[in-house]
Amino acid sequence: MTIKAILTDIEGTTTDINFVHKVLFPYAYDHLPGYLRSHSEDEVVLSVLEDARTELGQPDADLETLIAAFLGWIEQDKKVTALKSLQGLIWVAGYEQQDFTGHLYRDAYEYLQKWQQQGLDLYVFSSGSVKAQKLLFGYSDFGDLTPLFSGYYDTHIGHKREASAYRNIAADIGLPVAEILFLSDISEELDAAREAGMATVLLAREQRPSECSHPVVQNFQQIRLTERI
Ligand SMILES: CSCCC(=O)C(=O)COP(=O)(O)O
Ligand SMILES: [Mg+2]
Repeated sequence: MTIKAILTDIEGTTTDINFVHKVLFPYAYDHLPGYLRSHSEDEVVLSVLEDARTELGQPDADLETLIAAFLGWIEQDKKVTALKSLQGLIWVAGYEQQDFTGHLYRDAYEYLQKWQQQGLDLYVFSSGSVKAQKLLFGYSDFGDLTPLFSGYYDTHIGHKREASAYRNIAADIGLPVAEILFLSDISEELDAAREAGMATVLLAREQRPSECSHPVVQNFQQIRLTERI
């Protein structure tokens, strides 16, 4: 089956895990209480706070309770959709004030451009919100890379370890699922994508796994699109 589109994860795939965990998450943790206290009446924040109350099962949770919950979810790296939406809102200032730029491995930068020039459509699927994804690529180490991408998906379409998310993405893209190649550093995510019928490649940027049922590469340069089964 010929690959017509590439769906890529971010953390650990296009982007160093350390940028997410040592730059983005601490920034969100430090700024979250002040941001919520000063934006608690903003419509978009009100919606996020309601989603957090639903996640907690506490419809009457007050702002300080929610702040504590959000901080706890960051500490546990919980992929709660409400947290991911809030982080995206908080990171806007950090990118716009140039406190940081979005990390990309050079091979990811070079091969995403090459694949687009070859006529492949590029998409992103991350637990990070679509807003956070567009910020990272929009304010990347290599400038604004958002023109590379045809679409972005976060956990509103489904969670990354559920095959239904990948079926939903393929339907939204409008391609046969087997013509989409999913790139990730997490084998459980690749298992779900393969169950849905996608082609898969595992990015092992640090240590190659002792065993893996998916093709394993260390960088984007090692990905061979034409040898796909
Ligand atoms: C889009 S940058 C922030 C990424 C993020 O918040 C996150 O949790 C990444 O998780 P993933 O499942 O995409 O590895
Ligand atoms: Mg990842």
